[in-house]
Amino acid sequence: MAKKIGVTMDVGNDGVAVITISNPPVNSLASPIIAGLKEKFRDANQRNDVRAIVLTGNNGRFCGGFDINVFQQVHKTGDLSVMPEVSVDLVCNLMEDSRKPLVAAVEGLALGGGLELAMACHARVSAPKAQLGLPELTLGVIPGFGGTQRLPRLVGLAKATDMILLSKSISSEEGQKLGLIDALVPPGELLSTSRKWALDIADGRKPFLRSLHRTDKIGSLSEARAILKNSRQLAKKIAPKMPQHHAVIEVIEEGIVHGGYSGVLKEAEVFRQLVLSDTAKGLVHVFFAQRATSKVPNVTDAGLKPRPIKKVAVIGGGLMGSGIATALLLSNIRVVLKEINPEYLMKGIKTVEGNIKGLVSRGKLTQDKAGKALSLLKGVLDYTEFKDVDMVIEAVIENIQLKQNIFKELEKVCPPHCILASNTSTIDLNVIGEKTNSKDRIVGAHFFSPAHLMTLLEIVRSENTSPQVILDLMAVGKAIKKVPVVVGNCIGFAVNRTFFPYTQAAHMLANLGVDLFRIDSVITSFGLPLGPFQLGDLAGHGIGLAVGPIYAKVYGDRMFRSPLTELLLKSGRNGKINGRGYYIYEKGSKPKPDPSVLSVVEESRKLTNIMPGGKPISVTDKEIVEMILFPVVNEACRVLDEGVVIRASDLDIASVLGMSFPSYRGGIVFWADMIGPKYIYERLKEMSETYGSFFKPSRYLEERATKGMPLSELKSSRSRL
Ligand SMILES: CCCCC/C=C/C(=O)SCCNC(=O)CCNC(=O)[C@H](O)C(C)(C)COP(=O)(O)OP(=O)(O)OC[C@H]1O[C@@H](n2cnc3c(N)ncnc32)[C@H](O)[C@@H]1OP(=O)(O)O
Repeated sequence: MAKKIGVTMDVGNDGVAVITISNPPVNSLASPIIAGLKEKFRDANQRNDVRAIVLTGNNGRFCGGFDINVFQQVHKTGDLSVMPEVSVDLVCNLMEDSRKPLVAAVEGLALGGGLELAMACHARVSAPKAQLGLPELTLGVIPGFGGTQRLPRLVGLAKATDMILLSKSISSEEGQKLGLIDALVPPGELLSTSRKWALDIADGRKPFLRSLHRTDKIGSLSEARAILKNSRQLAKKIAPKMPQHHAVIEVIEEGIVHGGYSGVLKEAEVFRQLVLSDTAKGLVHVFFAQRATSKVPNVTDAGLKPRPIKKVAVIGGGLMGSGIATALLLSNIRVVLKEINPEYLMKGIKTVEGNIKGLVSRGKLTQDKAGKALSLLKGVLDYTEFKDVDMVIEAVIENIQLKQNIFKELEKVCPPHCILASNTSTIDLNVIGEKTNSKDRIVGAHFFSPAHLMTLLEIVRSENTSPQVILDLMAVGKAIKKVPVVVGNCIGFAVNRTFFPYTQAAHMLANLGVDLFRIDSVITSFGLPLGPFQLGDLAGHGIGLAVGPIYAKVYGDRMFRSPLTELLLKSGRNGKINGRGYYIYEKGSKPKPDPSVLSVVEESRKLTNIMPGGKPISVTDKEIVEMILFPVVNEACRVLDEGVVIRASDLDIASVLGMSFPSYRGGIVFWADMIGPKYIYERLKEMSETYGSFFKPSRYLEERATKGMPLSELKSSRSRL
């Protein structure tokens, strides 16, 4: 059935016109909705039988904001004319300056343009637990319906800048305390109370308040300037590279200094500049990329329903196992944590307790919820408890034989419906399940460390994994607040495979004579939180050494064999885990570059002997970025070519959530397409001629570069999914 889109107006016998937005699922403000609102407000203002107006949204949701699809359309075409004129024409003239009182009846959510419309009303009545916020900065733009001016006037400047800069939403309960919401009523009374409120204003029993004209919550100019100074510091700290965070403060200040209307005009001007920025393009892409991951062909469209998963066994209480157990417990799923001896088990349980205590001490979890979560954990040393588990997640070390034996055992001790998942980051699932007859229920559940904090869950499907098992794991992933991305089976899967050249390229550069601390600093300036060397320290160099041969077996033709990791370990540097790697790690202080590691690097350089003429190469920062990240793009091309992901945007979201690739660059493939496949191809070709086959452009990249096609445009013939 086609969804019903439009704006309706019903005028009651009491003289109240109820204007309702209908655009499922979130009543977003698409162009026909904005046109409809203009028409209905004009009509209501002109009709003699209308004394007051109530604005509301259909199906229990007020409004999720401006239609983000329009931003994407602007990004594709560069045509700003599709952006409607709203902030003055509709919001100021037809709504706020209307002579007839206007009340917003809010339920469910009022976000972005939705909250901005509500703030232009003369009062706001809300149902409990509605979500209120201005999240526009997460899309690379600023509020554009006057929100930068009205929110400070309703909740005070400090709270408003906090909400806007952090894109933090609040509940209607908090909104009432702050003065954003005038009355909180049960959903069943929302419309009747709003109608009455509007009539009370019309009859002078309640004040006729226009938010933009208010000054009572702004304070003096010097107080406002002090708050804005703090906001600038906050913006610099949380978003040094985001233009919208800095621009929004200028816009707010304009309104403080020259009045709200002047602020509204500046807001519209700045909005139009920002909407075309690369940051907005990247962030809007990420918004839709994330949502696209929930659509998996032949799984989510197969008419299946997820089965309930109430009890999960986690095998292995190390860092990953205890992190996974923590994530499950926090979502009220019973967990059996299995270890091989009491000492390891105790360590695992203590790690879970530490994870949960950490959340309490950071104010992210109440003591009550922490107690409830821990009460759902049971530590075990044998398989007795496995007889009624719905899912097992194996999280032991990356040892093929060990995993094969565990899965063989699991097949005997678990019920037939039980999902058998492995948290392997590298090993082929077919190999893991080789000794079983349960290949249809074997699946990869690849969490990223720390598993209770990182949001990506790579769901790895072999050609035998059943759609039902994929669907169940997707549902569990969502229940534990992860973003599940379904990928195909290969060594390293989508994320680790795409990024294996990241460390290798860094090693090559260091062996070519480039300072490793400079490499890390250039990469963090690009926007990744950690450079490749610090990331290696964090993961632990033992892991690097263990998985190296697994990669070498299949991708050996394009690997740079560096002795650096082995030399590091030989010199007692395991990474953060033992306080020493490329950096020195001391409790309570930031990692410090360790100058003494340079002798290890020198030794490696002697062994590889790749510096041209024995002299360090000279490279610019831009060249460092290209030499480290273009090989990653090259491998991403192979991942796309082999159909390891369903769509290119899945690899974007996986790179953002799994590798912390900067979201404002839209993910690895989106970033590459912004640069252009032709340029990347030509640069890699030059690099391969100078430094060898590690940089050799892939067939897919070459084809895209030659044909002038974006990397994101897939031909689905070779899909593994
Ligand atoms: C001159 C122009 C000035 C413009 C000034 C105003 C700017 C804005 O208002 S920008 C938009 C601000 N709003 C937001 O950022 C909200 C974004 N949406 C969300 O945070 C969430 O979707 C949610 C909290 C509203 C609902 O969450 P949930 O129930 O988990 O559902 P989904 O996230 O899966 O979304 C369902 C469905 O709806 C689509 N969608 C959501 N919001 C919008 C939107 N604002 N515009 C267009 N489409 C939206 C979302 O893409 C999903 O679609 P499908 O994947 O096709 O199901």
